[in-house]
Amino acid sequence: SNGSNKKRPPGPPGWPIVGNMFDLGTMPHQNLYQLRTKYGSVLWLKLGSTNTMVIQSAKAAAELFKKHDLPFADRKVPDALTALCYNQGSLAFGNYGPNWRMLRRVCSMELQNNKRINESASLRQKCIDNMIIWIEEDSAASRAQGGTGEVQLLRFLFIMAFNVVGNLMLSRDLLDIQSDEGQQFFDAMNKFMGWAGKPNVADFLPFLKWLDPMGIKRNMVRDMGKCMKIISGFVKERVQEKQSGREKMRKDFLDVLMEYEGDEKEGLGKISERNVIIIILEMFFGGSESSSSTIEWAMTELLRSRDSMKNVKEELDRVVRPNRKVEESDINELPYLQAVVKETLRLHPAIPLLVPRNAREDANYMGYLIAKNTQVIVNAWAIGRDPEAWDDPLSFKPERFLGSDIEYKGQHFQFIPFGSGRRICVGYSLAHRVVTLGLASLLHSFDWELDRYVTPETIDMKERTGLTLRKLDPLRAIPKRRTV
Ligand code: HEM
Repeated sequence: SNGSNKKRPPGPPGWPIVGNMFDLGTMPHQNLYQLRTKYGSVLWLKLGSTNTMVIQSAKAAAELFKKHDLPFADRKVPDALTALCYNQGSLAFGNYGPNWRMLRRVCSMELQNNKRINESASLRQKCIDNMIIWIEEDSAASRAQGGTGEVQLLRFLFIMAFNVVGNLMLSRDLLDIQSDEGQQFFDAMNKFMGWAGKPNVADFLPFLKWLDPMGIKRNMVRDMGKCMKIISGFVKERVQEKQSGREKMRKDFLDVLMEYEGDEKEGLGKISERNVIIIILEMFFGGSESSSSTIEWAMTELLRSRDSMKNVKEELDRVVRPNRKVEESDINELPYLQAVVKETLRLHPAIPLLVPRNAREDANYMGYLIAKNTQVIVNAWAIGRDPEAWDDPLSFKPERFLGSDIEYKGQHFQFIPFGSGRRICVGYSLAHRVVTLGLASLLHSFDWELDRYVTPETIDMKERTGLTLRKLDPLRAIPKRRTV
């Protein structure tokens, strides 16, 4: 209908009405990767009535992020996230414009400024120390009941990552205090994330939106509403604290958002209370599952690869020594550990298709005419396995990053687990610290063994999609204390 049919990228033929929806299947990143062989690295799909371009090579990604970042800087918003007008206050799902730029600047100051992040190092350390204690207690409880001492790691990783965000945003350990409120928030957040990650027919066939055929938006309204109500309670408490003149030692993210005075140049005033709540909610949403599932994949890969496990532990023993805990200031001295994290993110990017973008205007991309309102998906999972960019791409080999300058800061297009360009993950510096220190602490505190029925060769590696790409079968392993 927009007259650009002749110059579209190639793609498989679609069915009437549903188009190529079934080509995505249950593992869209994998199925799209398969289509690369036949159609090349820039693919055209019609998902229901949504025109979609899929980018699947480092070269095509470089072209997108270097030359066309701005025309593709809007987001395609899933119907579930229009509940309670969430997208209008959101950084991740807001369209490019003055409000997004303002939010991005405020969030970057908090999450990407080294000095500001360094100030909160002790909070992260506390959350990680607690995680180590809980793992030890859980394992001891299992042994006391005649079990092997095996623990399900993801549970502890998720609570740790959730508490890191809670401390940075609100100066609270939401899940340590015996508070009912903390548990309620955690439960509602989990449901919120579940709805956000569920494929929704209404996103492909917008004429069905009013019907909400899968009930996702209705459920989202309920669970997002609960989360917002609880955060609103925290905001009201903070207003009272400020009125009573009780000043805290360290200003947290909530203080920064509430005290923001506006931006005259952009014609923007203070951030409304509602939008403060949305941003806080978004940080839990963006920061918890992504970081925890990355550590779970890293542990899984290390348990499969005896050599990598040996190398990473030797490095920790040499640099940190067994008589003290790993600290954030050690990270720069641990190149092998950092290479393990990179190799994990190459093979298991937590958000494999990034967050879909939307064309703000017609664009000429690599000779194709891409019309305004086309959805743009970047398959970071496929790019991490691009045989033109990586030797032996399917093998876990942290060594490939030693002595290489490849980083995940959006400049090396063969490796973009955090995306690239204007919309690159605003939390990547924080994630780098949480994932690296979290993993280092697990490895330095314990030797990890598999249950006797599982061997490194038989660990299940199947994936599960949702908000993030997780292990289908959560990793279970037995921790044996090795250092303080
Ligand atoms: C291993 C951990 C993480 C991974 C793999 C990850 C990945 C991503 C990816 C792929 C995007 C989309 C980038 C794009 O569209 O080009 C993104 C966006 C975002 N992430 Fe992360 N992320 C992680 C941790 C975090 C943390 C810790 C936070 C905050 C506490 C966070 C907050 C956000 C936000 C707010 C956005 C939206 C940015 C925007 O649209 O301007 N993420 N992340």
